[in-house]
Amino acid sequence: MPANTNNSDLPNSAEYTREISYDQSKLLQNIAQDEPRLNIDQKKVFTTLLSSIDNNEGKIFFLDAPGGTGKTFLIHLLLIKVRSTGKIALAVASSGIAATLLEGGRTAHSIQAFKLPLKIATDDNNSVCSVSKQSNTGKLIRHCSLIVWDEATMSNKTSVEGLDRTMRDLRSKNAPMGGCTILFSGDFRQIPPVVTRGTRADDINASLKRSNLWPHVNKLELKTNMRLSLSSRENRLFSEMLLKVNNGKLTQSDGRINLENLCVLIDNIQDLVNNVYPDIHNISCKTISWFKERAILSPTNEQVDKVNNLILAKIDTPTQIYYSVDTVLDSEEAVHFPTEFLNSLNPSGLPPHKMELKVGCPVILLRNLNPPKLCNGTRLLIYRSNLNAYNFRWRLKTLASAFPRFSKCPPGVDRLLEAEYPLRPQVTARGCRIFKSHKATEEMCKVYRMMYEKNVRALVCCVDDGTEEIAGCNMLYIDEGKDNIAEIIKQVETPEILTLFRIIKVADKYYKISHGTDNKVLLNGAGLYVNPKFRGCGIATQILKARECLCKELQISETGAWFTGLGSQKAAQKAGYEVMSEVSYEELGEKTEVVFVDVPEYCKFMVLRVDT
Ligand SMILES: Nc1ncnc2c1ncn2[C@@H]1O[C@H](COP(=O)(O)OP(=O)(O)OP(=O)(O)O)[C@@H](O)[C@H]1O
Repeated sequence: MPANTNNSDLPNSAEYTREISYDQSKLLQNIAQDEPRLNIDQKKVFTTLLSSIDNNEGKIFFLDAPGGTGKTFLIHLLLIKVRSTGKIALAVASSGIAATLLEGGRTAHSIQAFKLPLKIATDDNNSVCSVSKQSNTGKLIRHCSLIVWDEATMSNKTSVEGLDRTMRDLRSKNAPMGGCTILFSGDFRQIPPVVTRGTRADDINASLKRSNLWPHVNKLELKTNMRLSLSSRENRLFSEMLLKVNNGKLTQSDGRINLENLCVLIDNIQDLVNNVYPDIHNISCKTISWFKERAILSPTNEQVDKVNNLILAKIDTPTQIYYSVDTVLDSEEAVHFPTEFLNSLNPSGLPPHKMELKVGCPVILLRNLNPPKLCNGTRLLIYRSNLNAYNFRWRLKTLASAFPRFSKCPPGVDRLLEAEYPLRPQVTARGCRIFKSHKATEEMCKVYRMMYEKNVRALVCCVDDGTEEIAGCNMLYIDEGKDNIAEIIKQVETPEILTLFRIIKVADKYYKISHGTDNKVLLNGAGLYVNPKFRGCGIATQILKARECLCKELQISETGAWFTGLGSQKAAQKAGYEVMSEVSYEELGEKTEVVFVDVPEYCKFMVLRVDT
């Protein structure tokens, strides 16, 4: 039967709304900016794919792109180009980390995407996605014009074949992938699909290249390394050498290659640790970027444990030990599997039975049981091993005319305000997708810097133990009802930041309706930040309460702000703030064309009245 295309066939879901709600003017702006920048290879891939979509050719492509050749850049442009024409382009990836790099990306097996079975055998010829024809996801897939699957080379071929069977069924068309244009991308030189307890031959057999779909795949490639084209000669040589290793083109003797020209060779693990993590015992002085720049990789869990124990022993902070609680689900089997035996097992994908952690050490999130907030594989830092055990004293400081002229400011305030504070993931910034764009992220910092140069004050909460570590900070300005942002908006270039100002303007109207336009002076908030290390300790509430003292000092009878997140709204309520006006995110989203996700029902302007 032909695919049904009447209106009742359109999905009625948040996913569909998300896919058709991209800001068209923003998309067109990005296309105008990035399309002329495509290099020759990228341009060829771009036009080939668009031609398949426009002419309904339903071809399947594989993009062979070694790291740095601009694959993400190209896919991003392709997705927005298709979306700018009102068509649906779905983006999925085999791993969560890769999915976060794609605009609107999901993991292929997630419930918001194809619901592919997680456990799938290589010889399974019947697996399909758990998506029915009448479901919203089914309708969404039926209506999409392009599917991009990044890191497909890491997925078992049966997942791809399962999607093929599902697509043929959903689109009622017996053609590869139901006649939809698909772009697989990845790098066969990198990790192949992992077959549990499989041999090398099993891994190869699970590869996309061994799929019955592979003969239908059109191969495209990118060759120029864009990341290194402007880099130093040394980096370029290193990258070329790596590619030779990947392609098996480095001279071998007895199946071995000489690594001397490729890296620094070290005799023992101790030296390796000292080279990669020098001065690790001073862990409290290390920044997140220091940790981001280094990692020790190892092929087996056993070696990982050895290296971890060695590094942990070097860190001075106290060890916190966590034990697993292992039980057999079937109580009748309990006698065969004593707890001691279960504790001795070390299955991959699960932490060890005895897990030792120290404050400051980096960890990897193996599996998030509460997605989608953090994806599996995210690297994290342990800030606090036990909330109740972590005692600290703190005090509040107010800083007038905050940035960049701090005189006696606690150490780190300038860095916090310049680098971290503007980039905290607030609801509105997330809605505008600011952190998805490098240019917008940079501009966000620039905008904050311009704001700080005005009459802005910071209320900073510092730990009172001699370290002066910042536990929280609230930026404030004296609002006399004037248009404080008009000058800044004129200089804004990125569509994301313009969207942010659009939200501010719309919200401002709601505020004026309830507050009047009589230019009443208000100590207004421009953002509240609590150091992740001290979250859950009531710092936000204390800072908000302390605004009363600042108001008295400045002879201002009201202080308030838009509280966008549920946490800050609760903190404000605890600090005695009352809701003065509110707007639902649904309404705000409609008026600003922004899709807010993970938000409370209302964005609230809350006020504390002060007896001056
Ligand atoms: N045509 C282009 N013009 C300017 N810059 C580009 C172009 N293509 C890619 N770049 C830049 O080159 C860098 C690498 O590109 P990108 O991240 O897309 O590569 P990649 O193939 O996805 O790499 P990896 O696989 O390592 O993630 C990025 O900073 C990107 O902005």
